[in-house]
Amino acid sequence: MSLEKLMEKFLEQSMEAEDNFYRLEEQRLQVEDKRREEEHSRELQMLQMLGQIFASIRMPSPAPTATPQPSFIPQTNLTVPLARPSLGNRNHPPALIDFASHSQAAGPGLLMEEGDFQFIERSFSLGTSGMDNVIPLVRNTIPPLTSKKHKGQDGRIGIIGGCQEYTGAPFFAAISALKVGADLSHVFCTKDAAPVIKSYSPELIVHPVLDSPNAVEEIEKWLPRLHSVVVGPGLGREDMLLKNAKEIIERSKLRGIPVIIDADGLWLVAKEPSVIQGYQRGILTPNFMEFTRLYEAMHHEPLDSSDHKRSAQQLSIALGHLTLVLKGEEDIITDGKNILTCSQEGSGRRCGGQGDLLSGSLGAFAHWAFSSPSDATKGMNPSLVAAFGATSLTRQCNRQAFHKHGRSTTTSDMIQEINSAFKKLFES
Ligand SMILES: NC(=O)C1=CN([C@@H]2O[C@H](COP(=O)(O)OP(=O)(O)OC[C@H]3O[C@@H](n4cnc5c(N)ncnc54)[C@H](O)[C@@H]3O)[C@@H](O)[C@H]2O)[C@@H](O)CC1
Ligand SMILES: Nc1ncnc2c1ncn2[C@@H]1O[C@H](COP(=O)(O)OP(=O)(O)OP(=O)(O)O)[C@@H](O)[C@H]1O
Repeated sequence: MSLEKLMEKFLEQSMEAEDNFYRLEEQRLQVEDKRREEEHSRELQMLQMLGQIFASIRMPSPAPTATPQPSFIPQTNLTVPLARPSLGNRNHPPALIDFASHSQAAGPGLLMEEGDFQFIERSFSLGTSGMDNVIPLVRNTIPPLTSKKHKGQDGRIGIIGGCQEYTGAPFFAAISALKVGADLSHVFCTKDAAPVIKSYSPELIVHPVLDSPNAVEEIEKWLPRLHSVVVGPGLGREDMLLKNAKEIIERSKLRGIPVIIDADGLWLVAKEPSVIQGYQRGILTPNFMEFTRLYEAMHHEPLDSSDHKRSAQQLSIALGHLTLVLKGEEDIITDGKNILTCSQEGSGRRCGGQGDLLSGSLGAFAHWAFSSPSDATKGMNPSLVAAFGATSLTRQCNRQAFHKHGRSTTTSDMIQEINSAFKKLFES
């Protein structure tokens, strides 16, 4: 046998061995994830029992009418703060409002029909009892840091973006996912963007494949190992890159992977809404400009900007009850049925890249929310809970960074604040 043939055979065998390794690894991870889910569910049940005992000690004779119920509001212009007081301990689910009967939990890859137009609006800002009632739902989904886990279990996040012009955006998104607590961040970018992104951080895994002729196949190999994908930061608008991004979204949907779409990914959605329409694990994070583009593409009429909540709800419904995060002075989060508003205090500083911190961290929050048992989110759509976690965190980072750096605040300063903002919101 010639040396060439020998080499070919050797390469084939090593590729086969590698594939086998990853197949086995994937099976092992699935078993591990299942075990973790069961453990989480058992813990929750125990806590629930404890909570009931605790509640019965605190409220010995509750009259049926004394239990505050979440209210349905068939209009957009009312704000109902959640009324039930928190017990002040994140591990007491009974202190949370029961959303189960009012919201639709998203299942893996399910398409949702347009529902009725009734929805609940819940408005939250730090310091009010309302925020106290959603933050615990976010907390319930955050995996505890224990020595029992192996690398990768708390999240392997993929970022699809990064091209010649934009290398900062995918870096901000990927590093934010890591800093929030994901174990691995992969960036799939163009060949010329890769060395630049790698040079920013040795912590990121960077694949220079997005503009290669077999980009989709190259990236698809990694999909079984990813828990969520964030499509768009620094993607650019070149047709070939948008086409590859579209195909990656389609293949992620087939696997039920949560897909967060931001920045230039939203340009793609405005051109071809069907790419994500109705996918219940899809979350869009438009700024006002991107929102206007999407709205006008879907409704074929100019946006009436007098009522952002109503417009956001209409757009979500038109997109098949997809979760939308309309960023702005207050962040509006809706799946067309429920509206959450996050007005956590930020600052007046609007430096480029803040949205990337939001979408990257949302990659991790979305994985956690979708892999939590439904009682962790009290039946609330996991996308809403994840989005609330990411928006409150981004705004808190902005606030803390501004406190230190004032008008010189940049996204890198905000990323430095992730740990302490996270602690303050979710671990105190
Ligand atoms: N350091 C980097 O590499 C960064 C790259 N970025 C990337 O840059 C690309 C283009 O993003 P753009 O946001 O510029 O593109 P857009 O086309 O969405 O925005 C166009 C213009 O709209 C303006 N705009 C944004 N919000 C507005 C609002 N609320 N009201 C009125 N005008 C508003 C912006 O200033 C911008 O000039 C994306 O790929 C994005 O990810 C950004 O993420 C910023 C940081
Ligand atoms: N007027 C505002 N007041 C307070 N916070 C805001 C305001 N506008 C946006 N934010 C916050 O800043 C974050 C990023 O929103 P922004 O509108 O800057 O996104 P973006 O334009 O997509 O960002 P990027 O520069 O990364 O593309 C959001 O979490 C949002 O809560």
